[in-house]
Amino acid sequence: MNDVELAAAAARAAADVLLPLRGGDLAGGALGDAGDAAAQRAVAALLAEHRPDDAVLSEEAADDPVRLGADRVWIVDPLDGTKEYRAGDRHDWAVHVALWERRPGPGSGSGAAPGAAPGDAAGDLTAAAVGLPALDEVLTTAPAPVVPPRPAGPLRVAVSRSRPPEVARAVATALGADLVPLGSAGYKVLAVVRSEADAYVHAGGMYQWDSAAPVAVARAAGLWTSRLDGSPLVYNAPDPWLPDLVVCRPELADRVLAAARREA
Ligand SMILES: Nc1ncnc2c1ncn2[C@@H]1O[C@H](COP(=O)(O)O)[C@@H](OP(=O)(O)O)[C@H]1O
Ligand SMILES: [Mg+2]
Repeated sequence: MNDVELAAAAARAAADVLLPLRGGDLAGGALGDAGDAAAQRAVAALLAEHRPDDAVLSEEAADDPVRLGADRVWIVDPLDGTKEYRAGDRHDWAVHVALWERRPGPGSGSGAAPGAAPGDAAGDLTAAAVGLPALDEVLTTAPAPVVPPRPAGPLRVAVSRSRPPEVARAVATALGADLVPLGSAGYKVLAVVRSEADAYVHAGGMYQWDSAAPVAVARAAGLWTSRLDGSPLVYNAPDPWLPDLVVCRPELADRVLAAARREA
């Protein structure tokens, strides 16, 4: 099994525990907690079995600083959109499994490039899968999804349904776009990949695991991905906090970033 196949297998293993749990007796917070824990166990077990030497950064596990010196780090959100998962009848929740790999530095077999701080763009995402269990789909970096053409009508900006940031409204206004409120960062990124939205704009808070796998899939599909100020998204940085994000059709990037800059 190569790395992308393993990521996809882990996303499917999480779906296999999350779907029956959701059809069972638990509800509300207890269902969310049980889903987070069961999906974490499913993903962690496959990674430990097939890649025992790799480091892992997961929303549902303690952050082990060993990852900062590791060459290969899996960045995992076993259940993104826990609120929507708990709701029982929504499909906007996801399983994120991404691999970050250190770039080989000149003259060293495995270390960071000279002068590069750990996590300082010393590597990048190289393989990923995002599962959408409620839709029975797993999207990966290889084969990469093909973004369908945009439907006729106004542009659509995906935004957090529970914490819509002001900047997303400003971008939508500047583009004459409709806002599409959805749960789960992964689902919203894939909404752009699947052409249910043309852009996703987030600010105000998020962690590396909320965006890593979906961003890798979006990049593989040819979409624009960056911070809100246009700078690159850096993964396996020491601080897991990575609070803002833009994913959009590449032809919209200049307009989205200009509108975001005016709002900043
Ligand atoms: N302001 C914020 N601070 C911290 N995390 C945030 C956040 N806004 C969104 N997130 C996280 O990003 C994911 C998507 O959020 P949203 O559905 O609002 O777009 C959720 O992940 P989890 O469901 O894995 O906790 C949520 O916790
Ligand atoms: Mg999340």
